[in-house]
Amino acid sequence: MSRIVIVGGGAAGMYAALIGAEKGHQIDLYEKNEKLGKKLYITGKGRCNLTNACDRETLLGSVISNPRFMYSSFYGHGNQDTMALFERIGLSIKTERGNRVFPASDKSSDVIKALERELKKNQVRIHLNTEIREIVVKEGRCVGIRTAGGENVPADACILATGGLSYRTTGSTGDGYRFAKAQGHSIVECIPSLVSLETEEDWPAKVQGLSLKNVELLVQKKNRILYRETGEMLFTDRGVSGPLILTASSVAGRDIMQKEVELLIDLKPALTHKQLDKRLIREFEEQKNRQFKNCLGNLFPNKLIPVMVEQSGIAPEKQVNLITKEERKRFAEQIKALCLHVKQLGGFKEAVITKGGVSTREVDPKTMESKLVEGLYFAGEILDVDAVTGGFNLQIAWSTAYAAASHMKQEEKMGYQIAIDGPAGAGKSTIAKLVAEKLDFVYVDTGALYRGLAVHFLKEGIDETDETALTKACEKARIDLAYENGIQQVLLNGENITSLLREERVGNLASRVSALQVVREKLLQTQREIAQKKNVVMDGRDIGTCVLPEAGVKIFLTASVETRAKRRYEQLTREGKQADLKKIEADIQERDHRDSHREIAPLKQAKDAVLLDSSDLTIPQVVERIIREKENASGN
Ligand SMILES: Nc1ncnc2c1ncn2[C@@H]1O[C@H](COP(=O)(O)OP(=O)(O)OP(=O)(O)O)[C@@H](O)[C@H]1O
Ligand SMILES: Nc1ccn([C@@H]2O[C@H](COP(=O)(O)O)[C@@H](O)[C@H]2O)c(=O)n1
Repeated sequence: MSRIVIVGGGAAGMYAALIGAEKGHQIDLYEKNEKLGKKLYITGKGRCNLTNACDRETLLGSVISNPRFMYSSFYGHGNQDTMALFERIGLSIKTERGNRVFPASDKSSDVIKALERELKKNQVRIHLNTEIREIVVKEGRCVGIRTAGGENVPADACILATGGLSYRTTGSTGDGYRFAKAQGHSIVECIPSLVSLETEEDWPAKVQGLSLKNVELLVQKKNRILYRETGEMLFTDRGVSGPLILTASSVAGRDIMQKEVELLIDLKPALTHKQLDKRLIREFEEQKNRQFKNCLGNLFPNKLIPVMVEQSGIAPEKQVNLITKEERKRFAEQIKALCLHVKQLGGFKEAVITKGGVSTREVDPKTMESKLVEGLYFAGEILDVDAVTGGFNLQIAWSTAYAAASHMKQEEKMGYQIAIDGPAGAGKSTIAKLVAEKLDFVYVDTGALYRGLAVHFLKEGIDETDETALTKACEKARIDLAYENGIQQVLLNGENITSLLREERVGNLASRVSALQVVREKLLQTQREIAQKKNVVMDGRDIGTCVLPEAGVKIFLTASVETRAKRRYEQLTREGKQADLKKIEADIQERDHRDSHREIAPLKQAKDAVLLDSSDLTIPQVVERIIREKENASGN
């Protein structure tokens, strides 16, 4: 386990924190705002366009600055992985027009809530209202951070996820650039992107609010075409905006900064020049006795007519049959290429994203680690990577955050993890023990940890309905696992309590208290730490879904209730204990219901788990199947 500090509690920071914590690291997340995800909250007009459900090619094709840099991280954790992750953490999502993915509720707050819930569950320590002053580096290695309050926080690694410069009010003030620059990183000049354009001409103000659909926009600089696309645009008080313009600002942003960029709007892209001329002849013929300004209703929206008349140079009151061929031809030209000159990009205040940032040349694209400072990582908008609208910029944040947080794993040697979950009496411990023996792995019975805590509560005489007493008791309990001759032992505050674990009252209490957050939080880290460095076969209820979501093999082992009850009955009679088949069956049903209906980490099959129904399989057959799964997963 490493201690990782993450600076910035936006999309990339929260995602990196979650991934890092799930990998078993201790995470401290620092945010200078009073809450997490302020920018995420307002994205997509408050709906949060999470990602885009497109194919890989399109995903890469959507990146405007440094697409090659994104290759590895998109492959390592792409849009499908992000969608799966959000669903795994309980966020329902939906896909809309253009493959845009949103939370099903249309509320960005639900995305933030889901992430926050998961951070809490994974024991990420969140420090709000805490500004970071600098990154502390010793001998070329990041060793921590220093807060504005002067506190030194030591760390094995630091992920900078401080965002860009857009929407400053949400906290994006460019602190991260300063930190990176202080460590020798080059910062590519930051400019607003996905932003409206201000024009030299002031006539757009007259048609402010008018939206044009199905027009073709051509952006050019000294006859060099920078962007050409058909779609929708909008006039504003200072120029133009809307989907086409936002994309143009992204594609041609740097050229716009250097001026001399012009926009040519084709108002009738479906018609060739010849067809348009014919159409004008027809319109003018049908309305030959009207004034020019009154004969354009079939061609343009009403609001645009005065502008088109003014721009044409034809007198508004001129009778249509007096318009010359030359004038008509020029007017057709104007319709096919209504011209505007770009003065400048709109400001950071309204820009969706920042173009520019930490130069990708100095960052490892596989891991997001700085090539200049060991242990310093970057994620999200701070990097000089940006994309068009449609959920792609958030995907950059998720993918780079994943790359940064999951790389930490490689710093330490991780063990191989086999997760076996399933309902009571499915044979998990029997099977897991044998699989571990065959593979020479360590067997970890996580149910024993819950039972161990139950023993503690019983010893202390804790009322299980008294939350304060339970919390205090949890703080007092230290549960450790030890192994004697390869057999798992449970130590409660140093005392070996293994012999007490199988008592009925212990099992029943464990089953009830395991639904409580305080209990699950207490044991989560213990379980992850055990699985950190050793090869393990771990059994329980939430191993594949929550404790070890990255396990190499996940099995959901089950059997019919009757079979499980019968097996348990036979086991107890074999051991010379009193047993009542009906009572065992009822008990199993009750536990199944409790385990699978609790709110936190309920018993359920992980999406990527293999379902094994052992009702008609012998123990060796089940073991064999799992060994085969392991071999297939490891490619041997
Ligand atoms: N495939 C099988 N065929 C026959 N018996 C089996 C099979 N799998 C397990 N058993 C027997 O079922 C009984 C219950 O198994 P075990 O205690 O391993 O289940 P478990 O899932 O770990 O239960 P719990 O979660 O309640 O601790 C044991 O007696 C075991 O030998
Ligand atoms: N990962 C786990 C493991 C167990 N539990 C709960 O603990 C009870 C005892 O577990 P056994 O496997 O030893 O029977 C069990 O009834 C579960 O409710 C859990 O929640 N998560």
